[in-house]
Amino acid sequence: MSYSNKENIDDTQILIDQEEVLEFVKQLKLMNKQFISQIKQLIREKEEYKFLIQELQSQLQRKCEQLQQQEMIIQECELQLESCRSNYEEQINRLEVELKMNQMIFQIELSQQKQEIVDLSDKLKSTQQGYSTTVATSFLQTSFNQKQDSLFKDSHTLESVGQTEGEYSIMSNKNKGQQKMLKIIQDPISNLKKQKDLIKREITQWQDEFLKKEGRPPSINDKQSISTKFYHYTILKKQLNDRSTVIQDSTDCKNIGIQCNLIDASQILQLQEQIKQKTNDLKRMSFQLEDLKGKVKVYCRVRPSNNLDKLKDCELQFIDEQHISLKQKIFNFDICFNQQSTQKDVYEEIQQSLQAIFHGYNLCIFAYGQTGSGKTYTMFGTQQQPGVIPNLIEDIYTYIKKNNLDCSIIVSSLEIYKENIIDLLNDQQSSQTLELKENVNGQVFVQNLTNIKVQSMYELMNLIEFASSKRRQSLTEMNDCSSRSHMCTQLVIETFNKSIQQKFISRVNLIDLAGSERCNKSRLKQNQLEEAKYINKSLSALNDVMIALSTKSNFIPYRNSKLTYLMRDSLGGNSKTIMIINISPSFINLDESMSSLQYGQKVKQIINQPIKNLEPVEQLKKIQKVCNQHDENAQLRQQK
Ligand SMILES: Nc1ncnc2c1ncn2[C@@H]1O[C@H](COP(=O)(O)OP(=O)(O)OP(=O)(O)O)[C@@H](O)[C@H]1O
Repeated sequence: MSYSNKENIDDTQILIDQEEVLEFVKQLKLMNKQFISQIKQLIREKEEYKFLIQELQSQLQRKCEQLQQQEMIIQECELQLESCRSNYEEQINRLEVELKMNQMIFQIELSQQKQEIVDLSDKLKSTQQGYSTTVATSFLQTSFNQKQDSLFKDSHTLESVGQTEGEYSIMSNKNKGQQKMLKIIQDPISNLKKQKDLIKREITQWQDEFLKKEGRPPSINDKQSISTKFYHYTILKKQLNDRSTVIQDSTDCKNIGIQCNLIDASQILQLQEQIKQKTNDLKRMSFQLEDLKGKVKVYCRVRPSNNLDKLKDCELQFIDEQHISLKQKIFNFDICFNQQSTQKDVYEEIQQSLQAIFHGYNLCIFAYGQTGSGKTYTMFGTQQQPGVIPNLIEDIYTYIKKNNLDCSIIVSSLEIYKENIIDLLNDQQSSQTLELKENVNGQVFVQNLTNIKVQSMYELMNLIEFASSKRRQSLTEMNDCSSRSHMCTQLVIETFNKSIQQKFISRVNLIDLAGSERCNKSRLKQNQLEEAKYINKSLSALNDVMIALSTKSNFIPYRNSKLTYLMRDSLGGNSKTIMIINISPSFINLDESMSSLQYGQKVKQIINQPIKNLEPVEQLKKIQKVCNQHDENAQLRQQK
């Protein structure tokens, strides 16, 4: 009984085993099928990527060609400008030389003539009155004689007219006419007589004076010499007039030259305007090119001085938009913002990356700099002067509305405080530390981090405000409100493009790093000292990663700190990355400013490989799951 029983049991066991084996084989087949379909999917993706890479390469090629063309145009413009400039200078030089020559000749002649005139006028002075009297007398005499002659002629004509008429009436007419004529003539004659008498008196007076002075009456020679001198004087006066005509001519010439130069100058201005425009085009294109190449963009911002700076400013000099110098060392960045630059100026340079977010590219913006250099101000700003984050959020929503996009946004926020990751959106477990993990796609994520799907811009802004209010901040010697942790806010934006039936997913990381600080300078308290130790350690790990990336080392020490591990995708990874180096202008911070600038220079050499995230990755599915859970929890809490 027991034996048969045993047999039955064994049979049953065998049957169960067979079933299990069959089930197992079935599962294996299923897995195999799944595996094959996954491989097919991967092959398809690979093809798509190949196509994308080709497209990007051809875009790059086109951009390079455009760039070359622009460069050629600029060179041409510069050549034209140069030739215009040299023409203009030549003309100016020639005109100046001519003018100088004319002026010199005129000066010499003028001084000679002046001397002669002085000599003459000396001599003239004594005899001028007598001479003018003589001349006037002879003139009056001549005109008197002329008038008399014409009187006789007229009366003769009248007489002859009377004779040809032969009648009394005509005679009376003749008499009347004669009388009238006589009246007309007699008036000026009497005037002339009066003048002649006056002149005669003057001549007598002059002769008396001459007699008194010279002791003899004036001879004919004296009169002649005066008239010769007067003649010379008239010639000199004429020459003087001629000279002023020459001067007038050369002034006209100069004016014409100046007009020509003005035309040239306007041409130069036009060309300069063109060059400016072309340079801007070139700048924009090189930006796009750098973007395509995946270069990390590095902006440098110097904050204005404040009363904590104590000492005078260090000698930071803005050479141009892209170059800044300190202690005679020149640093090159994508853009340099000076003390007068506004939040808007900074954001305008970041706005260019907005579109990429909706095409599946990851974006990382992070602020770096010593304590009190303006990182938090740049990233968050104030109510009146909003920084990068609020501006970007506003723009994201405007873009969605304008383009009528189907988007969903999920937000999470954390701080790394003393090498612990703390969820800033979970008020219940604020002190619980979280772990970093890698998903199947090799992406780093924070396990159990609160992810909230937001419904509006205001909700998102409020959540970020809430998160930053939870971040650890305290008063130090260097900053009234110093951040004691690194804060990372992540937006996962899922965009569904209806026209091409394609889904894009982007992760936007907005990081405000804690500032490096010298413990003795900041006069830190015990706890702050410990905080500073952790901050400096993680920043030094970040520095090591930068060095390894910029020297293209085979090993990049991402895992040396939580910060570098979290930022792995943004540094040398598949993200578009913008780094803002914040600098304090104070002389007291000169060494830190120098090391920040050197740091930024290293980051500028890093090249990422930004790629489009086309399909929802596993991480997103997980995030969505957690989101749903969060929503359910929230609903439950509300119901309670
Ligand atoms: N561009 C700017 N214009 C006006 N004020 C600024 C600017 N940058 C910074 N400030 C001011 O300087 C002070 C320090 O700035 P902030 O707190 O942003 O520095 P931080 O680099 O974040 O410092 P920490 O690393 O200690 O947190 C603040 O009072 C801030 O308002």
